[in-house]
Amino acid sequence: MTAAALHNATKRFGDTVAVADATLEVADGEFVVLLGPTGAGKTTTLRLFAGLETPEEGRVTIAGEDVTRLGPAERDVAFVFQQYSLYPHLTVYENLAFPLKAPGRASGGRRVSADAIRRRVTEIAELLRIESKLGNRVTALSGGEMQRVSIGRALVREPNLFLMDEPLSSLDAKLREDLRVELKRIQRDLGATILYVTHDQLEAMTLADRIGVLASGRLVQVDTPRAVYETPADVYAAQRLGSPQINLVPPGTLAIGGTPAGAATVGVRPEDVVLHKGAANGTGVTGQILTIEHFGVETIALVEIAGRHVHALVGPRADFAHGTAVVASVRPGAALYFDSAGVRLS
Ligand SMILES: Nc1ncnc2c1ncn2[C@@H]1O[C@H](COP(=O)(O)OP(=O)(O)OP(=O)(O)O)[C@@H](O)[C@H]1O
Repeated sequence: MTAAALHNATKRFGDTVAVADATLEVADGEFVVLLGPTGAGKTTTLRLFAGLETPEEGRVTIAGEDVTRLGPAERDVAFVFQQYSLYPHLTVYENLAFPLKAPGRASGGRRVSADAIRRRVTEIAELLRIESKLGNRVTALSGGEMQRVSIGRALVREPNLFLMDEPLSSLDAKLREDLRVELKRIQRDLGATILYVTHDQLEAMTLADRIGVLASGRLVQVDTPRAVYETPADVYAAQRLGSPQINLVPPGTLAIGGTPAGAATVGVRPEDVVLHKGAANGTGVTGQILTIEHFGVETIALVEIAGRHVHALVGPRADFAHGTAVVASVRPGAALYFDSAGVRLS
């Protein structure tokens, strides 16, 4: 069932179209990630679901009900933002219990019993591994712990939809990774429905059931991470996932047969570029290694081919160095073709 949806929603700020004719359905229990660079319209899309913005055109539905004109408090949603929005004078326990004590729409306006509150807060604190901190003032916590409490404050309720705006971006790399893994586990355990905003492709790829790729207010593709990676709708979507980025070269550069009519750009992922030492053997093109970067699990070569730079994933024991002459070829069937407008042809 659809938990929440935008139907042809448009939101403008003066001349800026922040969200353009967006249609997006989030299914019950689904984790949908909105991915795009700064200014793409991610936060505005989230705020349309939250009721913090109202679309000029189109509708917003939650659990099948039209909520377009309802304010945030009248929608059954919970938010987590990048900045910790905690009550500094309260303990971790009190911060977590707070949403349950405020009789809002999520509790059906009913009061939750003290026993039920205690059970729920303890359960969520255990999920987030902060049960030993329940008695602490939130000001006595580390940044990572504070962000866990912020997430916990949303999770104690059981709304139709959780909205999360870059909740991990203020944390350092290690904590960010730990919390990312935990958030996915918790979402699975609770069967929660989450719409999550990030500009971090790693978060999008690891957390999302589906990714919505946003470009200048337009949703250019909504699909599984794998589908966006393997069959991107256009050049823009192709560039959002993958590190190093997909190689984009004019037809002919990598000498691939069977280029379809109308192809203006050929896209090849670094892992689909195969390098061999030595002279051309008929199927490949010659190039020269510019740099080799060893990242432990993988090694990336930057190759110059016909005056262009191409990234290739090479085996950890590949015997390449700056200046090595190589022959580059593309794995059969791996090339993606785009027309002059950047739209994928096949
Ligand atoms: N309150 C506002 N008033 C005017 N313009 C706004 C307002 N909010 C957003 N915008 C504009 O709408 C566009 C989309 O902004 P939005 O914040 O949704 O992008 P974003 O993808 O979330 O970016 P970021 O990653 O930087 O948060 C931008 O051009 C932004 O400047």
